[in-house]
Amino acid sequence: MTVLRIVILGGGPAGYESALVAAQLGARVTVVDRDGIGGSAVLTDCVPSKTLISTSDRVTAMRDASRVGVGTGGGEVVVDFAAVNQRIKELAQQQSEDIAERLVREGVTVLTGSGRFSASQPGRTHRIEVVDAAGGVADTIEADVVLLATGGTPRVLSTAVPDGERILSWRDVYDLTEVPEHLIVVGSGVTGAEFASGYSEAGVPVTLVSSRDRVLPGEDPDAADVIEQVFTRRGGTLVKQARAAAVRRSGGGVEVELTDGRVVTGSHALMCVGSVPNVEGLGLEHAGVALDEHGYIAVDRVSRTSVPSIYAAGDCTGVLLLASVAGMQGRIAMWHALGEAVAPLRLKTVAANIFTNPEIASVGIPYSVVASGELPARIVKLPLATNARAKMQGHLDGFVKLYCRAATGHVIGAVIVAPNASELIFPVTLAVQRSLTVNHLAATIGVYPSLSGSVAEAARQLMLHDDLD
Ligand SMILES: Cc1cc2nc3c(=O)[nH]c(=O)nc-3n(C[C@H](O)[C@H](O)[C@H](O)COP(=O)(O)OP(=O)(O)OC[C@H]3O[C@@H](n4cnc5c(N)ncnc54)[C@H](O)[C@@H]3O)c2cc1C
Ligand SMILES: NC(=O)c1ccc[n+]([C@@H]2O[C@H](COP(=O)([O-])OP(=O)(O)OC[C@H]3O[C@@H](n4cnc5c(N)ncnc54)[C@H](O)[C@@H]3O)[C@@H](O)[C@H]2O)c1
Repeated sequence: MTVLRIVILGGGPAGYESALVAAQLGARVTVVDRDGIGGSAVLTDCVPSKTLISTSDRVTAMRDASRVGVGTGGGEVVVDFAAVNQRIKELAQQQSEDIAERLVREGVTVLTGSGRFSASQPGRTHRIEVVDAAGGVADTIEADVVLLATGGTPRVLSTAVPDGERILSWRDVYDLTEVPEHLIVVGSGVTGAEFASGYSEAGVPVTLVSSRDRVLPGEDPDAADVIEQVFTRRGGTLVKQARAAAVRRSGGGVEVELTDGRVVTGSHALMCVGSVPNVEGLGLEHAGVALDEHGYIAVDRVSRTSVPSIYAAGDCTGVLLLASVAGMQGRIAMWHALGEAVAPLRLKTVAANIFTNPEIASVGIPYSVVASGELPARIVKLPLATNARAKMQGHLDGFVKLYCRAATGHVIGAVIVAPNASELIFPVTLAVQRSLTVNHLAATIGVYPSLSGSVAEAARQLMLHDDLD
């Protein structure tokens, strides 16, 4: 059989995960990447922000140590942001290099440059041009299969253009040489909430500008309430029903003008108002690849675009902007292209976590659907403060909310708000993915005392005699 030639544009989680699968299955794989293997996930977005938050978690632990009888002897907790930023950048770069080395070890060819479809397409195959930093075509490659995995870029409001000094995108913050005296975070989606929480926990005065009446508008309202309480208790300021009309430099700082005329002043503004897909300049028109109504590359559940043998995965598809989903979309694309058995992506089985203090993890059917009665369900919510281990650790903010199908007891979702919710959600994710019931969870003998004990306890409370019959 002939060896399939696969070209992947973009070396983020969608691109590198699919390259590894395709190489393992014997394809001849080339990855073309513009900004560094690992993509924005590793170099500028996910990995750096989670590393920053690991630092702020340490600060939180030191500050809250008095809850368990430990003090700092009156000394302040000091954060050396220059050292923190240096560590973040080195860690991200190292992670990028580790992934690039792995690709090369697996026989993948890695080319640096911007990939695009050539204006002259051969017909049965695809012709890709690799454009170098000077704008010249450095390489031309023929491919039997193309995977588009070009990710996204921070959305820029024309009235609030980042300057990298005072008006920042989330990609600029690691270059700051001074600690913001007063950081204004504009946008209270997942990105805004994480940065507001992270910087606030690290001791920076933060004002969070939220366009709605609560932070994290897409998330569980009970979870958002906890985040607001902890943020304000730490000294953060929330400005609600506040849409930024413009952000400009003023004196030594910035001012954020809201659409209702209010003005919020601070030293720096961090814009977290969403992102846009990287589809410009890809020459999609030459290949006939269609976009959806929001400007993302349209794909089905096995990552096929409108053109046979051209696939797309990750943030450029807008399916669910998570590194985990990007990687799985990419693997599914390669399995499909290379004739392996493949199950379409099931979005409701995806676990997601918001790395605020405390973290919010969720999986399954959204809580709003069961709370409204749209889907009959049994629901239980256990405050973290009822868990013995949480009491010992002094972690009292949060809860475990678990729900199952009313008739059968099948676990259909959970929202967990806890310091390590990202870890606690895993058993529930497995239950949702494998169609387990609350009986299965309740009958599992876990560790005592443990936070995961609340997951088993919630399952026990959801059991009915019928489930045992
Ligand atoms: C602040 C922040 C924190 C996040 N934290 C998390 C988290 O904790 N967990 C999580 O699951 N997700 C997180 N995400 C989301 C996650 O980062 C994205 O879902 C993920 O990066 C998507 O991966 P990707 O491969 O589609 O794209 P990317 O990671 O964006 O990679 C795309 C790559 O393609 C390159 N490229 C673009 N155009 C071309 C071209 N024409 N030719 C060649 N290369 C090109 C880019 O330079 C880039 O290297 C976070 C996002 C943000 C903004
Ligand atoms: N931990 C994680 O896994 C993680 C972290 C960050 C991002 N992400 C992914 O990225 C996705 C996008 O998140 P995001 O927060 O970057 O974007 P988003 O689009 O979800 O949120 C942007 C927010 O900014 C607000 N906004 C827009 N214009 C505004 C203005 N002028 N003034 C004030 N507010 C304004 C919007 O109302 C919205 O609430 C998430 O859904 C998630 O999939 C994941």
